[in-house]
Amino acid sequence: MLLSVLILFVSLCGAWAAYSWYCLLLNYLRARKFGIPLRVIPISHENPLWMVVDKKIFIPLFERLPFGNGNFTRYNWRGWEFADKYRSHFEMGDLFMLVTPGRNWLYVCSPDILLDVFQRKSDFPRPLELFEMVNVFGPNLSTTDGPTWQKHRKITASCFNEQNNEIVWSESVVQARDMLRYWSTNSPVNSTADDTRTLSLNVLSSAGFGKSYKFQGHNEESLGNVATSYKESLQTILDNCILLMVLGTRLLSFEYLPVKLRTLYQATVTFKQYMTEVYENEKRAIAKGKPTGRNLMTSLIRASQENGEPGQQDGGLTESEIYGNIFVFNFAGHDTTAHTLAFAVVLLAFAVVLLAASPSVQDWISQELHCVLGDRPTEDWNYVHDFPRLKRCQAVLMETLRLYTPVPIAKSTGEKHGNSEFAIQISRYLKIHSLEWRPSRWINTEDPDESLRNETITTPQKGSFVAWSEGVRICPGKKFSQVEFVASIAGLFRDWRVEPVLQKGEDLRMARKRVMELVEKDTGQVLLLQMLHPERAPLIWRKR
Ligand code: HEM
Repeated sequence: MLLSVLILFVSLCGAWAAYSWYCLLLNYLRARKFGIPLRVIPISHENPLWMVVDKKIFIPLFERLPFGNGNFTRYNWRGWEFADKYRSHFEMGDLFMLVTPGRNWLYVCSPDILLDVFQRKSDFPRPLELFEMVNVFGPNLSTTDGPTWQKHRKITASCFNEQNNEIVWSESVVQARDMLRYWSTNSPVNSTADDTRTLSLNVLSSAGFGKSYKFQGHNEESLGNVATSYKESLQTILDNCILLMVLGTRLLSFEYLPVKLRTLYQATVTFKQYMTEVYENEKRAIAKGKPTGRNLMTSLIRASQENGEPGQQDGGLTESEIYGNIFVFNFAGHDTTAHTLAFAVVLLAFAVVLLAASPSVQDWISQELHCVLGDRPTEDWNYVHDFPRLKRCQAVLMETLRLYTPVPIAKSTGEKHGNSEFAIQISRYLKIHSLEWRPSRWINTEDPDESLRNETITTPQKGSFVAWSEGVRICPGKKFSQVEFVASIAGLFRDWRVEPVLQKGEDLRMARKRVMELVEKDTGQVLLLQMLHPERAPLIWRKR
């Protein structure tokens, strides 16, 4: 019996391998027609099963073998682009193709070609199958295309308005102030990434649902992993996105699964219940002519009702479409947001650690913060007045995004191209000039000695900086993330500075160098690009 099962298993694996390599051969023959440099990999780097074991088991194993430094170990894992930087384009030019058994990937790093791709939206649609997992709660902005996407975009656009940005600003300032209080009394801090995730989740919960949570540092948080509330359930969902993608909610609802999977399922149920509650309350409030606050959820319900009959092509969004979009805002605006979307939180963690290693940049932004905010208490900071003037803080965001772009952008040639279908990967390192993290490169100033007021932010050449994407599918949360990031950086760095903790035998200069190296070597693609072990860079906060 056991032998038969084994034979069956080996035969299935053999059949799968034979089929994959047949597909690889076909894809290779198609790719050759383009006449551009090719790199061939035997397993699709977007295969979910392979993604679970690629960098964890097989790639390091092969790297140790004497012949193990070829295309397989260089390209056959998700997130290879960050380690490779601009090297492949340097060797092969603006265009090259990665041939896989799944599909061919065209890597593009020319701003002109990219602009063309972004502008010709119907020729290069979004490869929707890559975003299937974001459909958990209903169709949304991220998982639709064509006229349905246009309807979603029109209705959701009205939610990302200045009133919402004001909420983002004030909540971020409060959260950053409390996070700083926690960090400064709990030094050394090795929970930077966890705490910035909490900050981001709390900002989203306030701007998304009108629900404010007090910041709780890593060690202050309640123990236990049962998804009992909206916040915990969302965190559980975001932490387990890949599992959710592989298994789907239907399979997860099966009773006899391990506790971890049942907790995940319970989290999806709790999150949905929470959304239903807010939805029903807001509908009742609108019917009474007394709509509640201006958060993303209530704005979405209102905008949807104003747009006419739900479900029609030119009407409002259905209940499940509203849930789908709210989830995608959380997903995109927090940290997993997968391949698709992004979160300021990862960047905040990067920036905080990078700033710890760069004292001159801290002084540079603190100078601006004192000039713009003076000694005013945080309650008096004002979005309309202060945010646009904090250009150096915005430059920190731009520079962090330039080197650590969290969201990969992919386009497809769509089915209409039949046999020649391929996907386009927007390369992260577009003609990169320097790998040095230097935010001041984003600031124009005629006279450096003159007042900071004359400084402006550099506008990059169109198509050469696409961290939030470009064209019609540009990230709708761009301003949201800028406001959150700048408010948080302001809250942290006006009166405080941060340093890496010294290890035995180190001086501060050596410690800063070590932290920089850690950021560089220990960064990888989980769902987004993120630091893999930020706890290895403990930090100390000191009052200026
Ligand atoms: C620094 C932070 C952020 C970055 C770098 C970023 C980047 C991006 C990128 C590159 C895309 C396009 C993805 C693609 O075409 O595959 C995107 C889409 C999107 N982002 Fe963001 N994002 C950020 C923050 C946010 C926030 C805070 C929200 C919401 C609260 C958000 C909501 C969305 C949504 C809904 C989409 C899908 C738009 C569509 O397809 O029409 N993002 N984002």
